[in-house]
Amino acid sequence: MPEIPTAPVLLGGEPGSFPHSVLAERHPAIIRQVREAFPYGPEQHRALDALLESCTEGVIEPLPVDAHDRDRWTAWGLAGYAGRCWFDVPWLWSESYFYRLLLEAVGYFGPGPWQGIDPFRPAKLAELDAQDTDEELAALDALEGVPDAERSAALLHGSLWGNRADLGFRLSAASTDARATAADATQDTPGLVADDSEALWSLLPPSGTGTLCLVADNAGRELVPDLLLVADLLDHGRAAQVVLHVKPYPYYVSDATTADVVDAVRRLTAAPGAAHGYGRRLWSAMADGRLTVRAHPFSCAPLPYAEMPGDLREEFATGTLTVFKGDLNYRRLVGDRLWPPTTSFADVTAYFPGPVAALRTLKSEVVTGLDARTEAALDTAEDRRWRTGGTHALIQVAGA
Ligand SMILES: O=P(O)(O)OC[C@@]1(O)O[C@H](CO)[C@@H](O)[C@@H]1O
Repeated sequence: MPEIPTAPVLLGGEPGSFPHSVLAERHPAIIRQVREAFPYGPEQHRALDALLESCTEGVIEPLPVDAHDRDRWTAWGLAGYAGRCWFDVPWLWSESYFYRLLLEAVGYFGPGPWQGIDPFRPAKLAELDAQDTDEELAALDALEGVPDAERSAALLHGSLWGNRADLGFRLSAASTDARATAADATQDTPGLVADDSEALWSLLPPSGTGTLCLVADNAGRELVPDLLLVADLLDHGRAAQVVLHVKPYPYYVSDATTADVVDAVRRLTAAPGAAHGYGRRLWSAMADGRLTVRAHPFSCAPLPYAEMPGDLREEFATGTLTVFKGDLNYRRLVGDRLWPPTTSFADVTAYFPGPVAALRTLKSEVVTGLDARTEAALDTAEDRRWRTGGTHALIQVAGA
């Protein structure tokens, strides 16, 4: 029997560590940002005050008795973690539960007038409306008439590097340099620390029969290039069907929900030039069922994908390829563990029921599948910053 590799699960308790800074600094900053974004009433302000106190100095509180998803969270571990310090439980779990309680505090789950109001929407919309987005869309005109393989590769890279458009990440990165570019990778270290793009293309041949499951990450300037890639794959027969997995409710600040998909497609259809055509084709693909949106509850679970429920496993099993976008999805795909970076990506994703790929910029310490030379070069040039700075990316494939 093959040996199943393992490594320590990331916790948030070590002062000075990246997970600790997310819990101790990023979460309070997110509460501040949300509070300033809406004219909330006194009840919501009180609930936000209580969450701030709990998540910095207190313990994990249970959900209200009438919460619609109390049983689900109990099954996801709440019974064992309630009453414990936020910093002492798995980092993935405490982060995820923080977002659940933040939505509770602002009345997102209702009942009441604030039900369904996404506390992160102003930030998401600002990004979608930004001039940078206009410029990115205008650049599509230059791809018209370019050979298929070249255009598809450009769109794949657009989707990959679009993963830096993460509004939660930028709250932390603001004091350093949130606008770092791929060129920041030093001459000795590659921007792409692993590149299995050939294997990825081999799983999506232009035969027109495959189903691609794309597990989306951020809305706005990540989702737009994801959708452009989807349109390209459908247009050129590399996928006959695409299932876009989004979050059932707002999460990790900018994670995409169905409402964000609608905003992104409308943004494209309203744009001039080639972007407009991509938007129209996506619209048609949604209308005729070639592109569907899925919002499975497990997409917001505080657990690794190895623990996914049977219905989701069956869905992924029918896909020709499942692509996981982004850092958090990567953490959940490989398990949120401090793997030695040379751990095999194929081994840690062996549980997955079909071919699987990760497209991700590196924004946490979780990484697998590097060769020893690349790891050594990165450590020498950047110490540990390459793991969390968002300036490096990877394309990894298993099960090809
Ligand atoms: O999934 P994404 O949007 O690429 O990144 C999410 C992220 O910003 O959030 C986590 C910390 O909160 C980190 O793992 C990661 O940097």
